[in-house]
Amino acid sequence: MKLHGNMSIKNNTLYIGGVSCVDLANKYSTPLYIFDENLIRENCREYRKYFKVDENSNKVAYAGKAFLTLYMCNLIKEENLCLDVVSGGELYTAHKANFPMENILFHGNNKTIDEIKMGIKLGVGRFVVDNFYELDIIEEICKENNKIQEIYFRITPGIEAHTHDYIKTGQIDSKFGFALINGDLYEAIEKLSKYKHIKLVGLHAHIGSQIFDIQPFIDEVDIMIDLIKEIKEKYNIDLKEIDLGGGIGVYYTKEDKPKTIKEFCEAIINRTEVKCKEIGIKVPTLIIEPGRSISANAGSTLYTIGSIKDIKNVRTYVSVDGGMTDNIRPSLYKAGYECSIVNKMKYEKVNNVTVAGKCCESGDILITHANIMDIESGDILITTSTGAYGYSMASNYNKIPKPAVVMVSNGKANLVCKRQTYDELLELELI
Ligand SMILES: Cc1ncc(COP(=O)(O)O)c(C=O)c1O
Ligand SMILES: N[C@@H](CCCC[NH3+])C(=O)O
Repeated sequence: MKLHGNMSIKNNTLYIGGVSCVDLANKYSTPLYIFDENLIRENCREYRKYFKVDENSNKVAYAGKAFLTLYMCNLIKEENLCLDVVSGGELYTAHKANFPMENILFHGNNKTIDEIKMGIKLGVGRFVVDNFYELDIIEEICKENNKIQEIYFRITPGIEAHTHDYIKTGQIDSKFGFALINGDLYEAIEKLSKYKHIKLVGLHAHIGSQIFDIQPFIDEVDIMIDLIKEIKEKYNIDLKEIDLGGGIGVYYTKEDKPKTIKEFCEAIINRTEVKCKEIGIKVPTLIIEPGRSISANAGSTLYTIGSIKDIKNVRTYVSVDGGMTDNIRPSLYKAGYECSIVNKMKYEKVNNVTVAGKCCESGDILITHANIMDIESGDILITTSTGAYGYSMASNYNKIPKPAVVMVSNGKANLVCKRQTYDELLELELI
């Protein structure tokens, strides 16, 4: 298992941020999400530095869908990043955390009327408009409230990124954005003159997630810059902002060979400068929306091992007290993870086992082939790199309560989300 960020081993025990994982499991129980706060902050700072936020006024918007809580909003605010939200719930979380609304980008392919009202009322900086329906509603609500809303158009650039089918978004056949191929984007721009309360300031695209190759991002830059020039020439509209979305891949297992934040940012910035020079336009303000690459490696999940079932010559199932309810990614995408036993970090006898969750689904398998040490019931197992799309995609299937979340740093643990109780599970139910 790779040690990420501020992980270390002392007396055969795994520590994160200077805190013993055994102590965390004892104090907060399991399943438990642990976030290495300093690693999140470090990632934010790398993005600010290499994406030239101060130097070029570029912007980095953390994609809240990866992992968003009040504490996380606050941390993102302290690190001076913008925030990408995709629902009324995420927007409400940001609002409750006093996140500056002008630094919010509001996404979504089917924002409801209530969500749009809420965004306009709260004063979000940019709506990333996905379709004609949304455009009409924004105009109507802004008119009623006598407001002008700045927007980007989300476009579908027709780029095939090499990643899981479910997390590709840039290809032509996509539910997201205005297609380039059928002329929808041009039609939307032509209609702008009838929208007196909407100001188009930029374009947005997002080509997918967990992408290792830089080339699709370079292609995206080229398409967006060409479009900016074309829109200026055809419609005399000056678009000064280009939002390239998120998508940079991270390490989950040995097969993953991610680029660093520095390599990724430099490649995008360099290509933008070269391309703008080539076609003779001013370099626009660039925006990116990283989610996974900020939070994934900073998060881990602790479980307690319960039953161990050895089916001779077939497989050993090691079951833990969580599973697809706290991390659906293995079941949904066949995503791979690494694991270890936090109280036995130096044992040599390795067993090949399958780590299973506790849900009533055969597909609730967290790791199909895990190499872990002398396992016994009661041991504490950690899966690493669960910080993105883990807690945020958690469910209450089988009426399993959501786990607690702690942030650790400099030898201290800070509970940021309490464990859900059985009574809370029933809170919305009526007899
Ligand atoms: C519009 C948009 N921006 C940003 C992201 C964040 O992507 P990632 O977590 O891969 O960086 C996503 C999710 O894929 C997205 O849909
Ligand atoms: N939830 C996905 C990523 C979706 C990205 C959102 N557009 C994952 O776990 O990888």
